[in-house]
Amino acid sequence: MMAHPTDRSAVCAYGLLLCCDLILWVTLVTVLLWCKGTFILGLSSLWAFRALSWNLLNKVSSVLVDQSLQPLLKRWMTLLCFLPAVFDTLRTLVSGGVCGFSPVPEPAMVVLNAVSATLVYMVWEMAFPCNGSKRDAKKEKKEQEAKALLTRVIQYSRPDCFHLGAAFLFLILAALFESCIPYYVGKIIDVLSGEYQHGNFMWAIGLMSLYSLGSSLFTGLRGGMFMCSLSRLNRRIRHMLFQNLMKQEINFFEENKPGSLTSRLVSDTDKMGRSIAMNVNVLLRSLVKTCSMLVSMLSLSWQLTILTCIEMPLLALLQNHYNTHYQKTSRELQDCKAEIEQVASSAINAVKTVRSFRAEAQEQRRYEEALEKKLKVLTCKGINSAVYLLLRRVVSVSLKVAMLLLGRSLISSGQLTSGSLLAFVLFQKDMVTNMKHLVYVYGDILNTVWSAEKVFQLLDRKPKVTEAGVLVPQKLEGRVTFDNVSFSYPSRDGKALKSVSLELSPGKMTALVGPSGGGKSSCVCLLQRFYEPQEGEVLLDGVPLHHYQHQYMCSQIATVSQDPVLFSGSIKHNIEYGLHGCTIERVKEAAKKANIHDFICKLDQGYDTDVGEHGGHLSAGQKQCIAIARAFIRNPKILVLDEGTSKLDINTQVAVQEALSGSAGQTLLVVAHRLQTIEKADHIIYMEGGMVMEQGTHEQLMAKRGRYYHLREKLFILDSEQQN
Ligand SMILES: Nc1ncnc2c1ncn2[C@@H]1O[C@H](COP(=O)(O)OP(=O)(O)OP(=O)(O)O)[C@@H](O)[C@H]1O
Repeated sequence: MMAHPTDRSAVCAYGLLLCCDLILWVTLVTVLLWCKGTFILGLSSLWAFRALSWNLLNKVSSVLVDQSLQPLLKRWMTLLCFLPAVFDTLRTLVSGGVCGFSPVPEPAMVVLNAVSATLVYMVWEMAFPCNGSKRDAKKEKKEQEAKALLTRVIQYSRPDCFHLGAAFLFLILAALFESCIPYYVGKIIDVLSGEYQHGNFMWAIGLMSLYSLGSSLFTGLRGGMFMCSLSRLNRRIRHMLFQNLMKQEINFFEENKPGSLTSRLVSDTDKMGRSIAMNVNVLLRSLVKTCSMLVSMLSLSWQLTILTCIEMPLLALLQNHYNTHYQKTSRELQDCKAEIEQVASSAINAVKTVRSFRAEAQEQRRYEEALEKKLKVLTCKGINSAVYLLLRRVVSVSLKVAMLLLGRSLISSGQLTSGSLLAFVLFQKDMVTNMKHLVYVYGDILNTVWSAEKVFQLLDRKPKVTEAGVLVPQKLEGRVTFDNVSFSYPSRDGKALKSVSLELSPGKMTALVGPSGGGKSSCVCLLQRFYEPQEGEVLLDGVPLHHYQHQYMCSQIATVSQDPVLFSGSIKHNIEYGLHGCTIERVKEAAKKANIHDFICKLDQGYDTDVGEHGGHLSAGQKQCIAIARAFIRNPKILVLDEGTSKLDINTQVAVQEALSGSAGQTLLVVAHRLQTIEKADHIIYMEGGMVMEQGTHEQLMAKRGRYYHLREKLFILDSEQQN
């Protein structure tokens, strides 16, 4: 395990190497003094000296210091050795003249170099920790995962490379133009405070306005391009996510609440794209601006530039603490939001049930508790951010005061004009913000990328049902066989069906009867392939169901349930749901068979009448009629009525029965509690406890005097009592 930069052994190693470096500087100065000007330290000699120092320090560290500290020390030694050479080279390029280390190193600059190298090293280590340093293995793994997620988000942005390329170009132009503005503001002040020359004044104002206009134009274009690529990315991800959601097995929707799924689909996708795009935008803008400003500031005053650079590590330390807390609360907040959405949507969707059970107060309490939880997290987040802002302000103001004092003494010594000081102050303000963004925005990208994790989890999820086959037979007889089928729901331990074997014959009506929980609806679910049996097989014309193409299966099997789901939209839309290019005549014909046509005609807007959310504008019986029409219009080979006529009045039931008997060759499965409805069935199967107990015709079962007989007796007595 590697050491941490602040470990005691690491601090001792820094001290040792720092002493060695000082000895090297002292030796160099002694040699220079001894040569009395016959040898001076030019830029190339400075680079050579620092390269030699780096080599020597490395040797010392490899001999005297523990191996575990080597990766940490390498970074620091590199900064310590090469910062002076980089600094003097930049100064020579920008302003020429005397530098800090050549021709003779200034002692103050040597000390300043050690301090700034250590501060820069701290920032570097915090922003991009060295792989070798001792870190939480869990944290490291998470970071790797975050990087992988980020790469994936970037890959998804590939189709928008044109928009992104244009956005980056505008971003660079905007940043360059913006960083020129303070320089010309300073020039204007100098012209005004010195001997006034109108030409110079107009020239400076003209250039400043030009750069301001250019910066605004390119900023606008950059924003537009980023928004455009972001919206495209969002649309693509949401489309893919929804597509994959629709493929999932039914159990997935039972395990995941609708509120949290819609939250992934809506807010997480949005957040993912927005936060990453924003951060990349900020990262690049800050990078370009920081570089161009650093050059401008060095050209104005290197002393003030160094002072400015000290602010950064201090702010970085604060930010690092704040970020850790921010990540934690952000995650908590996200969970709270999902919970609030879930509580509200479940109560609103089931408002009738809530009201009928007088559970309004209970639902209000649940909602209030969820809100309270969110409020607590928000308060904690607020306090933390207030403390952070205060400390940040204190650091900034202290350094600003120091900078102004130093600026004043530079002006008195003639090294700076007041206009340049103003320009520097303007640069400095922007510079600190940009450097801070630069260092931390990368970390922030890794943090915000976690919203992408949840989206990708859903995107990658493979449905846990065997993929549908490709079988599309020309002719289907419609014989359904349950061959020794055993099944338990994924969310339950016990078996819902135990070795069930039964057959549904074409052109016949088969009825499933029995007490509640007997397994009747489970059989229907398996027939629709909502679930897969653990043992045995469900066969259609002797072929397992999963061999058939999904679309084909849906066109051959239609189900009407006790509480059919209608979608908000017209009656026509609900009847022809899932069919393409259906004529109104076919819709009317199906509605007539379901005995609902007359009712629809009486409505003001006829077939265009909106049924409301979940068909809320219709009665339960009318909803069932529309669902029956929806099944009839498909002319399915296999029709399943799972208590599908239970809410119809007697006239409608008769009409539907007639329509059903008119469809020759259709396999009809009826699940019913009211035994009168199935007395005419060709075959009756009695199920209890997930097993087939009895089967035969009504007469055969009555003659047997078994469970069917007793159930019928019970229901008969109950019916007579109700009538009396
Ligand atoms: N989605 C589900 N998840 C877990 N268990 C379920 C689910 N649906 C039904 N069950 C369980 O499976 C068993 C069989 O239920 P099923 O709905 O098939 O009975 P049923 O005969 O149709 O009952 P009913 O006549 O009341 O509709 C029951 O014990 C039930 O609790």
